[in-house]
Amino acid sequence: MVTAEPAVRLTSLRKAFGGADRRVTALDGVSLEFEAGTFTAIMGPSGSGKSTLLQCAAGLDRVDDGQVVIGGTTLNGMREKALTEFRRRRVGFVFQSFNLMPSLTARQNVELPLLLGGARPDPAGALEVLGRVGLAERAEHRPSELSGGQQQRVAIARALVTRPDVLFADEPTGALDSRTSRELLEMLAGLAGGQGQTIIMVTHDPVAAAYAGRVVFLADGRVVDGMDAPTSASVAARMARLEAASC
Ligand SMILES: Nc1ncnc2c1ncn2[C@@H]1O[C@H](COP(=O)(O)OP(=O)(O)OP(=O)(O)O)[C@@H](O)[C@H]1O
Repeated sequence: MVTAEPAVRLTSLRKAFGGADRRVTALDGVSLEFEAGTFTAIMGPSGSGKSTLLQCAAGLDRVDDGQVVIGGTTLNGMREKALTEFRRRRVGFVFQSFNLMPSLTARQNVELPLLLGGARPDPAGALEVLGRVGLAERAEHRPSELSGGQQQRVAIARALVTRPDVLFADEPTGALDSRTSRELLEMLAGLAGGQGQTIIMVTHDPVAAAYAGRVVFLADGRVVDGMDAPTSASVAARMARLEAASC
């Protein structure tokens, strides 16, 4: 039987910070696979390694040991220039802060990764992606003319415009109110379920995690549990046990 290559495969990732006297192990042998078109939340107590995992999986930081494979390409050993190019074309990233260029319109912000990649953007392409995040009508507005939720949608459209293998999101709803967060998370779930976009999201919020199809729990740099079809109550209960254990 031929099994499809997962969108992202992480094998035995290890990462430590600091010198010998102040060594902190952030990732202690993390192995995970993310199938194409799935939406996964990464949770765990503060300091459990969530952000480090996301940074290493996205090729923004290098692991000390282990292997990161995205869409069949192994990131380990890639030279800096090739890695930067790979990230630009194959990986999308959204953060809690939207990081939009204030002087550019929504459409121009979305076109930016294409321009940086040396392509001449097709305006219809940026409009199509803005349509996918429900913002086609606001294409010519500047960030200051958009709500926080709309700005984050522009940031997501910008991350998707290169049609990346995977979208990484670090607390994407952290700066939004609860109603706007729900709308954004529904949209992310739709991008995965309806449009086949692979999404990996770090969050502290059990309500946010419940929009994902799977939750992976980290503690002390290790994968300690996984949960399919999560609910906010089941995630909150698991987190409470992990947090009690880490005190
Ligand atoms: N640049 C760094 N230098 C030294 N230690 C670091 C660095 N980045 C992370 N760490 C340490 O690595 C461990 C994992 O950190 P990480 O930020 O990945 O955790 P996290 O689960 O994302 O935490 P939080 O939920 O608080 O954001 C922590 O002990 C942290 O202090």
